[in-house]
Amino acid sequence: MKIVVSGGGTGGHVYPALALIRTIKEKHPDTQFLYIGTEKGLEANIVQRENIPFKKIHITGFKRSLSLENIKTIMRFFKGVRECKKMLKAFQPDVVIGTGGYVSAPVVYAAAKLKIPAVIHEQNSVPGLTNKFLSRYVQKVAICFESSRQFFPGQKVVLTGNPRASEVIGKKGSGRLNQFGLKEHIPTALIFGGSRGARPINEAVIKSLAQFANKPYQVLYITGETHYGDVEEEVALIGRSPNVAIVPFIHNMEEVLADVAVVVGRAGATSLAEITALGLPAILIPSPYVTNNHQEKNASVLTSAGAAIMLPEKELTSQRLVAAIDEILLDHEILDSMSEASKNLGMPDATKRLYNVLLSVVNKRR
Ligand SMILES: CC(=O)N[C@H]1[C@@H](OP(=O)(O)OP(=O)(O)OC[C@H]2O[C@@H](n3ccc(=O)[nH]c3=O)[C@H](O)[C@@H]2O)O[C@H](CO)[C@@H](O)[C@@H]1O
Repeated sequence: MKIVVSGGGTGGHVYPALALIRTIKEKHPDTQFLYIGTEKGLEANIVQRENIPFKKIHITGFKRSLSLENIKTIMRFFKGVRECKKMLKAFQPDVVIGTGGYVSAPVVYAAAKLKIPAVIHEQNSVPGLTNKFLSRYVQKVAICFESSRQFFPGQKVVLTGNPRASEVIGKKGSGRLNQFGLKEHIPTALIFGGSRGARPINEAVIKSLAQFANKPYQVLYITGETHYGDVEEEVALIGRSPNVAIVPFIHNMEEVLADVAVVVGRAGATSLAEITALGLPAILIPSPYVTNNHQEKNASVLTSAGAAIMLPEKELTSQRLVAAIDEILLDHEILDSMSEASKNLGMPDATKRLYNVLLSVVNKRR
């Protein structure tokens, strides 16, 4: 099979695509892939590290307010469609899959115009603009939350879950905490603000450092690549805690996650798929800056099942943050019940389900 994959901007759209590619490559090594992304999105770095053929297009996203920039965006979209048509004609894929982010729009749209079967994967409980638009043109829409079914043409929707769920399981005890100078046998709280980091979370964590120093747990804190320099400057002034490791980004998250006890972070859908696949309890601080407040809706699926505690950003203080971690890590009953609730939401067979969707649209065409 030849598969074109496109998804980008943030890790939440790139990692599911990558997980799908890695698994298919492992099971069917003769499958050929082409990844289409942008130069500015996280995909350019992440995908090219994996030696997956990568082609760039130049496209920007819509501004939600009235803006002249949107006219340029529409022009770039049609230019992008023309570029994608050329790439697709040259590569001759059997199927195209878009995992969201605006870059996938011209790719999937071009596939539809060339009558190449196409599938989109929606990670969130409420879909973004790109996938809503593309759902008209594709054969199947793969979703991760039942609640997003209502936004798409019913007969096209298949509940698959997120391929990252399949990728993170089975790696327990991989000993990856040593790489950060942390100990393997001490419970670890992993704190991060999504794939790009989040300033309000960073501010609260920096103020919590002294409080963490006396805890019977340790902290692995990811600042986000672009925030790392600022955080390090502040930490240099206030002093470090020996049980807190601070890093800009982690490239082997699928291994690291298996060894942590609780996750604190935003409520990006791909992170939630990983957390629930592993049955981890979580403290979620949904980003209030995303379309339709979709992270809060993602988070509420976990909180209403008893798998997570929600900490709204406007209530976030270092005291609340530390108290929430204490509540989970210092009480075994709470830890166990949240872990079980989390595990019940996990969909570890997601990759298999999504691959079957791809096969079904390819076979239908043949
Ligand atoms: C601001 C924004 O638009 N956020 C969206 C974006 O979030 P974002 O890109 O933050 O996505 P998620 O939190 O869902 O996923 C982050 C991914 O990056 C990985 N990771 C993170 C940090 C790190 O150091 N290393 C690493 O590998 C995580 O393990 C995960 O696989 O996509 C999500 C999925 O569509 C959406 O739900 C979010 O609302």
